[in-house]
Amino acid sequence: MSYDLQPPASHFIDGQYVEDTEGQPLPVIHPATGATIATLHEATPAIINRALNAARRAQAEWAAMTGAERGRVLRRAADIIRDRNHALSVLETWDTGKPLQETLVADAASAADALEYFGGLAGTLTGEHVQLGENWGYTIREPLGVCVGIGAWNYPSQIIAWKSAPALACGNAMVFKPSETTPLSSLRIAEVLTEAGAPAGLINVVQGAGAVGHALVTDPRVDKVSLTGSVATGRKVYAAAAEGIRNVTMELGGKSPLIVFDDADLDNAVGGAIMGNFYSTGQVCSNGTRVFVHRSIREEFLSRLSERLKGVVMGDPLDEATNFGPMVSERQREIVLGYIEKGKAEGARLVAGGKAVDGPGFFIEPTVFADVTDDMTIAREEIFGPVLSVLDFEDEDEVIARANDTEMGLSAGVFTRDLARAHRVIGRVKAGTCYVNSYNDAPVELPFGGSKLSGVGRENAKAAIEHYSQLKSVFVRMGDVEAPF
Ligand SMILES: NC(=O)c1ccc[n+]([C@@H]2O[C@H](COP(=O)([O-])OP(=O)(O)OC[C@H]3O[C@@H](n4cnc5c(N)ncnc54)[C@H](O)[C@@H]3O)[C@@H](O)[C@H]2O)c1
Ligand SMILES: C[N+](C)(C)CC=O
Repeated sequence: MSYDLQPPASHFIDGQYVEDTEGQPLPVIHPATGATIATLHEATPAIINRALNAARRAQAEWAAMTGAERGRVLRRAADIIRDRNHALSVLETWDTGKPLQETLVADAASAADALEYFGGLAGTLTGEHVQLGENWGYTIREPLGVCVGIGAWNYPSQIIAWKSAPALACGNAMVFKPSETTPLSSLRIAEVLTEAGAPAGLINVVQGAGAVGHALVTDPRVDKVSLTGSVATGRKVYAAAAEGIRNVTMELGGKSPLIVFDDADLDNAVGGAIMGNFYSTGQVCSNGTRVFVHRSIREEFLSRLSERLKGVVMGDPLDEATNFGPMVSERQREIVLGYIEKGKAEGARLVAGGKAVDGPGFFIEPTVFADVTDDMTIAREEIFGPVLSVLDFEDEDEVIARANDTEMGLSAGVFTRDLARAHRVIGRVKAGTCYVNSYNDAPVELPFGGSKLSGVGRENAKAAIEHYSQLKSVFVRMGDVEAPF
C-alpha cells in the first residue's frame, strides 16, 4: 500500500477526517525540492471545539474499559503500523526530508514499539493496598482525562505515539497537534488507532501553528499538556498550562556533551559522534553537539572523523542509498547557516563542510568545527542542524565541570574503555538521558527526558505512567470514628 500525500482532510476528529476551509492554508513542503506536496488548513475555533468535545466523550467510554481491553487496541495498532511501515516511512520522508534509510527503522517502527509496550502495560496498571493497623487504605490509579500533545517536526510519528501510547494505556483521550511543518503522518497514526478499535474521539489530530497549540493548552476541558519543542516554546506552554494548574510533560531542547577519553575505542567514538550529530541531518534534540575530545587524541579523532564523512551520501531522501537529507525547511537552513557563520566569525577552525549546497531543496553540508571554546555561540546555543563542535580537554574533573556548564540537561555521553570512569562520569553529569560507549539510542523500555531547562517529566518506560495518571487515596476505618466531641 501507499498513502496519498494529500490526506482526505486536514484534521482527524471523532474517528473521521474533517475539513474546515475557513482555516488558514497550510502548505506542506518537501524539504528535498521545496515543492508543495499537499495543502491543509489550520484548525479554526470550531475544529478545536469539536476535537475537545469528542475527546471528553470518548475518554469516559475508554476509561470504563479494562486495562487489558485497552491494551489489546494499542497492540493491534502496533501490528498495523508494522504492516504499513514502508508506506508510513515513505510519507514521513516526503514530509520531513529524512532519508528513507532512516525512516524505515526509526519513525513508524518507534511508534509501533511505544504502542506495543504501553499496550502490554495497560492491563498491569493498578493502585495498591496499604495496611494501617486494623484500618487500611488503598489507592486507585485513575486517568487524568483529556491530554493535549504538541509535537516538533523532527520525529512526527514517534512523537504522537510516545505521547498517545502511555496516555491511552492509562485511560485518557488525546488531542494531538503536530508541528505545522510536518502535519501528515500523525493523521495516519490516528487513523490506524481508530482502525484498531479505539473509540471514535479517543485520538484526534488538529493542525496549526502556535496559536492553535495555545488555544488547546488554555482550554478548561484539558487536563494534561505534553509538549515536544524548543525551550522558548516550553516556557510559553508551561506558563499557559500553569494558569489552569495542568499537569505537564516538557520534552525540550539540549546542548549535550559527548566526552571522548584518551583510552576510548576511537573508531567507535567517531561512530558515536556521527550518530550524535549527523543522524536526521543533526535535527535531534539529544544530540551530543559539544564533543569534548582529550587533547592527546584530538587530531587523530578529527582525521578519522573526516575520513568517515567521505561516506556521506547526500541527495534524494527517497533513494534508500541516501544517508544524509536536507534540513526540514528553508527557515531551519537559514538558522543553521547563521550559526555556522558565527562559528567562523568567533574563531572556530572549520574542518569540514560549512556551507549550503547549491540546487533545489534545503541541503547543508555536514559541518565540523575544531578549537571550539566554551564561550562560543556554537558551544552555548542549540543549533538543531548538522554542526559538530570539537572542544579539547585535559582531565576528568575539568571536563565534567565544563560539560555541566549549560542551562540545558537533556543528554550526555561518554566514550572510554575504563568502565569505572564511565559510570563515575555519568554519575556526575547533569543530564536526564545518558549513554556509555554509544549515542542516541532510545529504546521504549528506558525513560527519556531532560533535566534543567531541557524538560519536565519523562517519556517512555514505566516512568511515563506516572505522568499520565493520578492516584486517588482511600482510607477505610474498620471501627467507629473517634471524634473529640
Ligand atoms: N526533548 C525531546 O524529546 C525533543 C524531541 C524533539 C525535538 N525537541 C526540540 O524541539 C525543537 C525543534 O522543534 P520545533 O522547531 O518544532 O520547536 P518549536 O518549539 O518551534 O515548536 C514545537 C511545537 O510547539 C508549537 N507551539 C509553538 N508556540 C506555541 C505556543 N505558544 N503554544 C502552544 N504550542 C506552540 C509549534 O506549533 C510546534 O507544534 C528543538 O529545540 C528540539 O531540541 C525536543
Ligand atoms: C527522541 N529522539 C532522540 C529519538 C528524538 C529527539 O529529537
